[in-house]
Amino acid sequence: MSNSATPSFPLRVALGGDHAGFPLKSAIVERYGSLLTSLTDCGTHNTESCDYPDFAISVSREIIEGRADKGIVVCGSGVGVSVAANKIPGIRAAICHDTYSAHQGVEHDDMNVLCIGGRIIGSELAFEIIDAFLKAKYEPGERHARRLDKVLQIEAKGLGILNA
Ligand SMILES: O=C(CO)[C@H](O)[C@H](O)[C@H](O)COP(=O)(O)O
Repeated sequence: MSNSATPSFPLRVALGGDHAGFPLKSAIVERYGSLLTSLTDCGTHNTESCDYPDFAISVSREIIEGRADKGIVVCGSGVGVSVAANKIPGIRAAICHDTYSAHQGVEHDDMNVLCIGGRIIGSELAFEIIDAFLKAKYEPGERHARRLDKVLQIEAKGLGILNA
């Protein structure tokens, strides 16, 4: 889905979630479809039981392959999709059920995937959190760069980091 008018959030966003996230994901599509440069709905498309890692992968792929700037994934609690997405190199995902974490996670930690529990919060709070996530920009700074570099080293070395 894309928007020909000036978007409120000039971003390409990939969105996905499992059956437990489907109702909230549908509300997100409804609200943000016309507010973004583009919104790619990676599924699922109904409430039939399915597996959250599949959607963590689809959304992450959009970011890693350069088709999306940020991602949003929704499952029951947000835990499953955040665990799965964080296994993918280049993805920095976190569950945010408050607006402070949603913007600070981007500003300090360069979070690129927002995870939400569709069984935990309602759509109005989710929209405020998503707005905060979409508006936020990484704030380059020595301390953030130093910490992010350490995160990248964990990613690069895997278990080898324990012997570093
Ligand atoms: O919420 C989750 C746990 O963090 C999962 O991602 C799934 O959404 C949840 O486990 C689905 O539960 P169900 O009983 O299979 O509907």
